[in-house]
Amino acid sequence: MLKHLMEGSWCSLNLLLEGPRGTGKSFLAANIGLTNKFDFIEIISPESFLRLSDLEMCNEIIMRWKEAQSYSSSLIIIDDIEMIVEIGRSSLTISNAFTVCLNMEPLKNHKRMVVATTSDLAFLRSIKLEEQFFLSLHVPKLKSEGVAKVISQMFYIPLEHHTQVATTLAPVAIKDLIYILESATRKQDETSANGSGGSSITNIDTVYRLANLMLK
Ligand SMILES: Nc1ncnc2c1ncn2[C@@H]1O[C@H](COP(=O)(O)OP(=O)(O)OP(=O)(O)O)[C@@H](O)[C@H]1O
Repeated sequence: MLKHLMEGSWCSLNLLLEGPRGTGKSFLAANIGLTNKFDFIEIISPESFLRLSDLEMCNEIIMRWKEAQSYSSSLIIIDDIEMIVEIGRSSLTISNAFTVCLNMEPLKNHKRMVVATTSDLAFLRSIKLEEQFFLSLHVPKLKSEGVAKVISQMFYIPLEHHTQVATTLAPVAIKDLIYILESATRKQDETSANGSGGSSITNIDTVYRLANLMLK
């Protein structure tokens, strides 16, 4: 669907990626930047606003927006938009700044795409920010088929365990899954006599123990 959207003709496109924490929303946003040709990519994330007043935050958002507008095609990624709004003393003030920017007419012959990520759609809805986006795409936790795919592409687990590990761990955020499997790999390397550092997990109980700790 995203591919279809990207191939369409548009001059301004506001896209919201929403879903639980760690499901790969920022990864997907970055991937849109990497796999499409933009003259300029601006990343707006909560870290850069921590010490600013509300007025400074609004000015910063508008300044970055205008800079992006000066290129003929630009991608603006707003990572964890709900956190940026929450950093402000007045959430409404920051939310209004985003609303103004999201509705700013792109300059003539300018193509602007905005991709924002959030793990709190209900909050964005309550402050009427969700409705400023043309489209909102849900990024879910991985189901067992997705877990099995990550295992087979990124880790080595003996084939006979794939289905059981996948069904036991699902549904799971990709970030948690990778963390569990990397930790299991490290543990295995530590305990094996000649820890080779490869991605081979043969002690499946370790995976379940780590999953119990992480996902409860
Ligand atoms: N398709 C993917 N392939 C490999 N690794 C991925 C993929 N998607 C996400 N990851 C990894 O999972 C981790 C979490 O991804 P990301 O930060 O994009 O999630 P998020 O949904 O934006 O999280 P949050 O809601 O906490 O901001 C990252 O370390 C990223 O490298």
